[in-house]
Order: sequence, then C-alpha cells, then structure tokens
Amino acid sequence: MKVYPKIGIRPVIDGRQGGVRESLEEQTMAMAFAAQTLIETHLHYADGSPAQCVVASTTIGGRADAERVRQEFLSQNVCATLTVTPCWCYGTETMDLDPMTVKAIWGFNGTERPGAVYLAAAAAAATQYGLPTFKIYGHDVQEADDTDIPTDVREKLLSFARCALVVGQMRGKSYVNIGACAMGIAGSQVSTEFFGKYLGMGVEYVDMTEILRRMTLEIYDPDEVYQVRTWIAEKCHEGVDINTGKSLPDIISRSKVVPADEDWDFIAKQAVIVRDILFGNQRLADLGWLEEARGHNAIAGGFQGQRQWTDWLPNGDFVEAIMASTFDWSGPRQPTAFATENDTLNGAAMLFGTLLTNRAPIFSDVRTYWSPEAVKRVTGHTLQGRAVHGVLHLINSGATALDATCASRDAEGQPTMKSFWDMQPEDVEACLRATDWCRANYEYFRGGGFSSHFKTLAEIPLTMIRVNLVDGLGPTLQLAEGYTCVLPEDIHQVLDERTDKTWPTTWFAPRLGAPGFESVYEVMSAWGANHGASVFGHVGADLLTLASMLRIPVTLHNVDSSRIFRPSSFGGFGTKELESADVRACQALGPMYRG
Ligand SMILES: C[C@H](O)[C@@H](O)[C@@H](O)C(=O)CO
Ligand SMILES: [Mn+2]
Repeated sequence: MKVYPKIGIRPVIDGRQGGVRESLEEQTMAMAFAAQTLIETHLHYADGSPAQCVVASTTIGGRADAERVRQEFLSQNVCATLTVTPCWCYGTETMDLDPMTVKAIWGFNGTERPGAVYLAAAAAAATQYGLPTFKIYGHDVQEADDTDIPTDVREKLLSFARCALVVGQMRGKSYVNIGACAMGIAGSQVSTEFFGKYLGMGVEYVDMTEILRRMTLEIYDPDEVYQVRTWIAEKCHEGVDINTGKSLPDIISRSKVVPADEDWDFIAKQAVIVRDILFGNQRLADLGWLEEARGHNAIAGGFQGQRQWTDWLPNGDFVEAIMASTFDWSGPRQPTAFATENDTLNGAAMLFGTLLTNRAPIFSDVRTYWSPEAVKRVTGHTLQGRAVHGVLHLINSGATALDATCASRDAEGQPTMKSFWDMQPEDVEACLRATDWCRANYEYFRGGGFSSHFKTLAEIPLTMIRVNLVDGLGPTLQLAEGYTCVLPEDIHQVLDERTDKTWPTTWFAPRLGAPGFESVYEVMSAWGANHGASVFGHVGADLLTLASMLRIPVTLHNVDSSRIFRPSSFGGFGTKELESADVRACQALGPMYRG
C-alpha cells in the first residue's frame, strides 16, 4: 500500500495549565484543521491523488508533547511539518527538531495572544540550529475567532505545501539511467551525489542492451505491444520523410538493421519495455519474469540513444515523447520526466517542473536565438507582440510532450497544457492530430525510427528550467519565465526548415527586465547548457521555494523579489543581495541528505 509523503501539522500552544492553555486549545486546533483542509482540497500528488496531511493528536505545549507528536508522524511518511499557533509558546521546547523534515511555521496575526512572537522566536532558533524554516504571517490583524485563512497566508501555505510535497515525492525514488553519456553531453554523465545528496534519490543503471534482451526473450506483454502497434497505426500520422530521394552513403544503408517498414513494430516493443524497466509491470510476473515485474522504482529517467543505439537501431523519440506526455495508448496517465540524450540534469529540471505543476514537461535544445533583425533579413517579417525582442527556438528530437502542441482546451476553450486527470478524449485526439511523425533523419539516426514533429500552436505562459553542476559550488538552478510565441506559418516554415524540420518546435520569448534578462540574447548567453526543460505557467516563484528546500541556489531567474519565498534563515545571509545570500545559505546548510 502506497504511503504518500505527507505534511505533518503541529498545533503549538502556550503550555501553561490553569487557564492559558485551556483557553487556546480550540483556536489552535482550528488553525491546524483549516490548514489541513486548504492543502488537501487544493493540491494533488503527481498520480492525481489529493494531497494528504496528518494533524497531531494533541496540541504541543512542550518537548514531551513534541516528541509524542514526532512519534505519531514516524509511520506516516511525513516529509514536511507545518507548525501553527495563535499565541506565544516556548520556541526550542516545541519546535520540530527533525533535520529531515521541511519546515514552516504559521503564526496567527492576532494581537490578543502574540502568535508572531513565537513565530519569530522559533524562526530565530531554527536559524541558530541550521533548520531552515519558512515563516508565514498574515499582513493584517485578524479577530481572534476568525477562522478564515487570509489570501496572503493561503498563498504561502499552498506554496510551501506544494514544494514540500515535491521534495517528499522525490525522496527514495530513482532516476533510471538507461545507457551512458550521449555525445559528450556533461549533463548526461549522471551524478549520484546530486541525485542522492540533494534530491534523496537513487540512480539505477540499466544498459541499453537490456531493451534488446527483453525484446529477444519476449519479456513484455504481447497483448499490450499489439495494442500499442494498433494505436500507433491509428493515431500516429507519418509526416515528411527527408531521406526520400537522398542517395545515402553505404555506411548509413549498411547501418540500418531493422527494415524501415518494421520500425514501428520495433518501437512499439521499445515503448512498452522502457516503461516496464522504469515502473515494472505485473503482467511480466504472470509471464514468469518476477524480477523484471518489479521495475526500478522510477520517478524519472533518461535514455542515451545517441549514438551507440541510434547508429544502428530505431531511435527512442517516440518512447521519450510519449513518456513525457499526459497520455499514451491506454489513455490519460501521469507524465514522466524522461530525458532524451540521457541529459540527467535536464531530466531533473523536467522532474521539478512536472511535479510542481502536474503538467507535462518539454525537453528542448535551446537551439537558436533569432533576433528581430535576423528574422527580418531572412523572411522580411517584423517580429511583433511578445516576439518583438526576438525569440529562442526550443527544439529537440524526442522528449517533448505532445501536450506542448497546446491542442488541449481548458474550460473556457482556450489552448492549454492540462494535468492528466483533466485530459479529455478530445484533448488527446487533438494533440495527436497536431503531431506528425517524421522518419528519422538517417544522417543523424542511421538506425532510423520516427521523430515527433509539431509546433506549439498557442501563446501560453511558460517557465524554462535548467539544473547545472558548477565546479566548486555544486548544483544550481536557472529559470526563465516567459511566453511561447506563434509566428505566422510562412515565417515559422522558413526558420524551422533552416534547422531540423522533423522535430517539435516551441518559440519562446523570456520576460525581460530582470538582471540577466536584459535581452533575449542575454538569456540564451547566460543559459547554463544546451538543454532546457519547460512547463506550463509562470512557476518561477515556486521553483525558487523548492530550490531553497533542496539547498540548490538559483543563479538566474526573472521572478520579482516580492514573489520570492525562502526560509527566514536565508535572510541571515543578507537581504540586499538576495542571489548571493541564497548561494551562501545553500553552501552553509549543505545538501539535505548529506549522509
Ligand atoms: C541529432 C543531434 O545529434 C541532436 O541530438 C543534437 O544536436 C542535440 O540535440 C544536442 O543536444
Ligand atoms: Mn539535445
């Protein structure tokens, strides 16, 4: 039975019996239950289940109560605690001292009993003790009997809980590393220290030959493979074949060992097998393959592909695109952060984005900066609207979710990218109709295969994310909030056909103005690697909060300082230069799972 990571809610109280404690019991518990209701009715786990909290059975008036509650939480997989109080309490005698929980304290802003004073005292202790804690305190004084949660407090409670549940969902799970390093991409050289010490995850190593072993020994559900093959035939429409008419060198024609008309058969098996490697499949146990049935405890993964696979076998683009999407042949289901070229750091960025938003991730090369001048020169078109300052061409074969077509429609009929549990059959059909599957470019992919091909059809808010490893500093995060842009079809064609025209394209314009965001060109220049992972919405503030929980400094972002929500102790490293304070706080704290 799955024990979901939970938010443990700790109602803390002035322990003085004989009047004070008794007079506060009801209000204190009411705060705890109000916070529980807010979180459980607004947040979801990645599998669509409602978020879960566990409220302490008693108020906490001192260390004995605190320990009793800690014991209660032990069996509940509590990854974070939210301490709530309307009054003065005794800081270190009641605070959560567990180094492995993410912490916040909500001090009620009511002046009859000073909840703010406990908040400040406990936060000071947390700073002294190296237990980073988020402070939550309403802007306006409330009546003591007011059980409503003010909007500013709601937003911080939800942001804290949303990010804390991302931390909890990653903890104990695996990045499944299928293959090795792709084409010398440093992010493709997996760091067990990063995944282990910063995310609390394990790395599972699976050689690409495992896919061939399972194909050869038929370690897959033949009925499902048939279902996939049938679905592909019905739903995956082939696009242009740029190999047609080309006299390919002998080295290429000799390299393609799967006949072209059998590529989809091969790919259907590959898709089922890769999913089974990550998550397991009870059907394999029915077929006698007990070990394979258990999977590798994945929450994310990546496939090397290039080049030792794709130089002779059909590529993994279909597998990667479908894994990242909110649906497959069985209908809507949870998307997976699954990195092409096994770029593990972009896989981590995909994971952060999809767990924070419960939307599908987009994996892209940050391929080209198109200045307005260059677009004018080659097309005669003047970029307008959100593209007016130039655009970044986000494009990569493989792991771009088909949701990025933006063919899905929200309740108002507007283009969007949805959570899988909101995907309607017509959304799935629309995403598939907006995608065609082009034969792989044999010059790149000698083994053939098919690549998803589409363009993002709408202007939506988008946040692009990157995790980098910086020697001497460790992991860092970059993010850029902005918008996708829709270029006139003829203009898109000209620009798209100058590069790999058989892959998915998203035109992206980062929001300018913040330091490092002086121009679209500057954003690309500052970006830490060839890849970026993007998700629907402007989620930069939550990414900053999540990064601070993981002690990963953010070295590029365009989030207004008023939206930044980090543990109060980060302010102890300075309040003027927030970026350097962030770096120093993360360095001082070190990774959460430092062993
Ligand atoms: C097909 C090519 O090798 C691409 O995979 C390559 O240009 C990249 O995407 C590099 O990130
Ligand atoms: Mn790439």
